[in-house]
Amino acid sequence: MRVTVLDHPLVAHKLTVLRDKDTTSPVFRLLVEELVTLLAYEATRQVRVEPVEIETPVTRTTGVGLSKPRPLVVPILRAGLGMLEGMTRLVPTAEVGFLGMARNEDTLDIITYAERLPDDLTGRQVFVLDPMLATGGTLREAIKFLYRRGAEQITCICLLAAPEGLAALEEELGDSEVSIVLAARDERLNEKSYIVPGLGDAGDRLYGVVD
Ligand SMILES: O=P(O)(O)OC[C@H]1O[C@H](OP(=O)(O)OP(=O)(O)O)[C@H](O)[C@@H]1O
Ligand SMILES: O=c1cc[nH]c(=O)[nH]1
Ligand SMILES: [Mg+2]
Repeated sequence: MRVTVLDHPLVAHKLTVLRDKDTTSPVFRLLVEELVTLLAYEATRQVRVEPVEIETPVTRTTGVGLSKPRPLVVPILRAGLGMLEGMTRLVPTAEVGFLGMARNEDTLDIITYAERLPDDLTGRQVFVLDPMLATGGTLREAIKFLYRRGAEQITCICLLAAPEGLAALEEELGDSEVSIVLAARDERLNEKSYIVPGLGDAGDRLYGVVD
């Protein structure tokens, strides 16, 4: 498992505004999109391309195009949905599949309540979007699910991760092909398994509180 934390002043600045409890939902949504576009630039470094012959106004030359099958982007509902626009802005021809998962806030068990993905992901490059990697339970379930379908290379784009969640994933997926790209590695989890300093409940800040 490879973890990359994007070290860039613009990322740090946007993240600071995102963390602020007084930042409103519309601004929060905009900042998430902008941050994801910056993270996606790093996360797609290994995206598969193939040679393409083109003619410029001056001469013939060989460039590159995205290989087929196209990369598959999988936002984890709800909060990951707020990252989709920022990702597809950078990779507009990517396919998109959906996983709906929620963490039971008392037991921390993960339930998968929705799934809309190709049955066969053999050989596919998959980009998973979820802003928060707390205990790591949600990403662990998502990654196992995608591997069972045949995914070959999985890259997770998250805004924040707790060291505890990264360690748990490392223990379970250590020698796999999974990459994780982050805007920040935070300090710790609190007694409710929220990330500290964090930004609160990402889904609620994007879309409002649900019971
Ligand atoms: O690493 P974990 O301990 O599993 O926690 C992280 C998960 O918690 C949040 O989702 P949540 O369950 O709140 O669902 P939501 O997006 O619908 O708010 C977040 O978006 C992650 O999916
Ligand atoms: O800090 C956290 C932990 C889990 N889910 C969130 O949205 N935020
Ligand atoms: Mg939530």
